[in-house]
Order: sequence, then C-alpha cells, then structure tokens
Amino acid sequence: MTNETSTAGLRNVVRIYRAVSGEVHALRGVDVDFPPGGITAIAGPSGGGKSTLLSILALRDRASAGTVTLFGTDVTEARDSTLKRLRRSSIAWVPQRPTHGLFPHLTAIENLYQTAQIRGRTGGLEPVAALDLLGLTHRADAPPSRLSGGEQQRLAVAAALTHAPDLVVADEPTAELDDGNAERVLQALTKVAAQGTTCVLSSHDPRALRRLPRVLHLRHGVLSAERSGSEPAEPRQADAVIDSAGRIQLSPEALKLFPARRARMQIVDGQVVLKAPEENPC
Ligand SMILES: Nc1ncnc2c1ncn2[C@@H]1O[C@H](COP(=O)(O)OP(=O)(O)OP(=O)(O)O)[C@@H](O)[C@H]1O
Repeated sequence: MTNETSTAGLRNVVRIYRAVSGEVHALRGVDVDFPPGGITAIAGPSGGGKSTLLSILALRDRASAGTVTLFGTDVTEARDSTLKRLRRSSIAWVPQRPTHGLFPHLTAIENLYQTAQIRGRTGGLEPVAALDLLGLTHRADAPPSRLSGGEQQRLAVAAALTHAPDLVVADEPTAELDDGNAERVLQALTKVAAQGTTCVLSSHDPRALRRLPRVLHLRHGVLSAERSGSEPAEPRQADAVIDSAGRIQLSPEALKLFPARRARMQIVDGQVVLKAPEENPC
C-alpha cells in the first residue's frame, strides 16, 4: 500500500530495458514514497538507475512491473492521454540537457510566460521573480541558444517553478553550475517545497547531497538505506596509488570534493586527512 499522504509512491517497481545485447534490469524492485513538500535527492553511481526512476516518477516512462501511485491515483495502467494530462497540469520536468525543455525561438523571459500559459495553472512563481531568484535577470532577453549551459539549466528550473507544479522532477539540476548558482537552484527548490511542491532530483553533486534533507542511494537498480542529509554518510574506502614523488591519484568521486583542486593536509594520529581548504572569509 502506498502511504496515503505521499505525493508519489512506487511499490516494487521494476524496469527492464530490452536492448540488442540483452535485457538491462535498470530498477529491481524499488519501494519509495515522496511526501508533499519534501525534497529528496537520489544519489548513486552512474548507471545505477537514477534517470530511469525519475522518468517513471515524471510519467515519461512506464514500469515493467510494480505499482506507481501519483497524487492519490494508481497510474500504473493509466492511458497515455491520462499521463499526458497529469504531466502537463501537475509535473515539472527538468531534464539533464535543459535545452530539450525550452522554446528555442523565445527569449528567456518569454519562455517563462509561455510555460505558465501552456500549463494553465496559477500560483507559481511570477516569471520576473523566477528569473531573479535564479540569477538570470540580466539574461531576460536572450534566447536559450545564447545562454551558457549553466544559464540554460537555471532557466529550465525557473520554467519549472512558474506554474505551481505539484511535483518537480529534476535530473542533475546543479551539475553544470558553480557554487553560487548551485546554491540558487537549491534555494529555489527549497522555496517551492515550502509552498507544498514535492521535489525529487538526481544528483552526484556533493554540494547538493550535503545540503538536502533526504538522500536515497540507488545502486544497480536497488535503493539502499535512507539517510537524512544531516547524518554523516557511511565512510567509503578505496585504494589509491602513491607514486615515487609522493603524488596520489584520487578517484573521480573523491576528486569532486576538491573543485578548486587544492587540498589541506593534516597528519592526525598517524593518519593523513585531506580536506578542501575553507574559503577565504575576506
Ligand atoms: N533506453 C535504454 N535502453 C537500454 N538500456 C538503458 C536505457 N536507458 C538506460 N539504460 C540502462 O539502464 C541502466 C540505468 O540507467 P540510468 O540512465 O537510469 O542510470 P543513471 O543512474 O541515471 O546513470 P547516470 O548517472 O550516468 O545518468 C544502465 O545500465 C543503462 O545503460
């Protein structure tokens, strides 16, 4: 049974892709609820099934087995026309490559007005305020093709928030962004969540994972233990090679913790600890 208070609930959801090379079991029995007004990050390694889970949640794909309940309705077997109506009225999808969701012939601000109009809902962020919240006021008159990747990503988030969706589903919404703009996106999602919108995003981004209240890990299509963002993540270990000059090569996952490529080293009780240096407070 899906928790009746949740915006969305998946029960024993399986997704099998049939490729030329054979079957790919992208989701292997996922059980999860997304409560109204909550923000949940889906983390996990590449290929773990994050995009597949988000696509099913955003009604852009169907489960091969299991049950999907959205807004109190079992939509597992719903007709395509019903899914389309729900997508349009209640769900904002922020794709990994944001230009896919934007109107290329319209300016940034026109994109927001057009999205709000097409969705036919009121109560979302006003387009001028949405641009301001995402730090795009100075780009209001530029079409998507003249925006940087990060600006396009923020415009896609702004568009998602202009029509008061019940559910925002965002695939890696901070991936292309510097710290300040990643923070803007997280603040914008936090703001709409406080107004009751449920937000679910996939992320590899340690900045987002540290900051968000609920983080679920998806690995090989299986959701593992839930932790709140404030709890420390389980320590992970990996071997690293030290060359004769004392240089150490970090794994890509560890390297992401050092975006400025500088580290502060401490030797404590015979152990070497590497930390990203704190920002200069001045
Ligand atoms: N259309 C498809 N046809 C066949 N296999 C697919 C298809 N889409 C995804 N897969 C496979 O399903 C598995 C899960 O993919 P998915 O894109 O959901 O993972 P992900 O966690 O989002 O990865 P990433 O972080 O790299 O985006 C992978 O093995 C992937 O190769």
